[in-house]
Amino acid sequence: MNEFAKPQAGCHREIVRLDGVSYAYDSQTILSDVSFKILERDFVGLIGANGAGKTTLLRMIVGLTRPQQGSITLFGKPASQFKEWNDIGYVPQRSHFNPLFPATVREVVLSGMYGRQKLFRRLSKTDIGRSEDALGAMKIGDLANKKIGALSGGQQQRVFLARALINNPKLLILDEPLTGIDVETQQSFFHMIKHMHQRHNITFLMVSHDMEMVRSYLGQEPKERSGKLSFYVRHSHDLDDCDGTDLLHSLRKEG
Ligand SMILES: Nc1ncnc2c1ncn2[C@@H]1O[C@H](COP(=O)(O)OP(=O)(O)OP(=O)(O)O)[C@@H](O)[C@H]1O
Repeated sequence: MNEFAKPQAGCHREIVRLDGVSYAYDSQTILSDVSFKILERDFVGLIGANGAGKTTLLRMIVGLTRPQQGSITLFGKPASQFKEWNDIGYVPQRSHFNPLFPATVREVVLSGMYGRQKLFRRLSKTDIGRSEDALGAMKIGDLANKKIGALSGGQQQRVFLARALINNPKLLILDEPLTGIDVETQQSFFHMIKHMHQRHNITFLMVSHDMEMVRSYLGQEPKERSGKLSFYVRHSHDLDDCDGTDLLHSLRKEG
């Protein structure tokens, strides 16, 4: 049994481990020998200049790109053997989304469930119930039948977060979630994810350009630097109980 799978191993188990990860596009080296650990309940802010390789690093952690050198371990397993992808929620940069995509909010949220095994399955009542919970938790139930492209940036961001939350992930990865939305919406969004970090057993990895918000929560100095990347970290000790909660149900209950 690996360390992560041991019961009662505490709340500080390694969720992600990067060992000497390198990546180049053609001959341009983007990431060179990056090593870093994310522990359960950490909130990691990943900061770096444009083109520093932040998105490439996130894509490697969610299994969309393979490191050319080095290794990635997820929940104690080599990434190549890792299968529990529903434990990782990923919200890519919104700028990569085509606003003409012809789907409703509910359809976008439900598509978070079409993991590899569910792609061709009919949706069960439970699936529909979970999508309603995700919509309710993000307070976008009233937008369920609207076309995603018709929403504001902040509303779209809530839809993508609901999509990522539908499987009750243990790790949430957000790529610049605050970009392109107005300051007030940014603050309420950041408040919401801080709440999820402090009150629920959920671990975050977030790329952000907003240093003020990152520093206000994660401290003035990065825990580690690697090349052009800086990793700011805050660990949550707020919960005594190590067990995860069903995030959607509890968020909804809290209103
Ligand atoms: N598929 C690709 N083919 C070639 N070069 C790429 C590809 N994807 C990214 N790059 C280049 O690699 C570099 C790192 O890209 P990446 O998107 O990982 O950086 P980033 O830190 O997320 O940047 P940004 O803050 O601009 O989003 C950039 O110079 C980018 O142009």
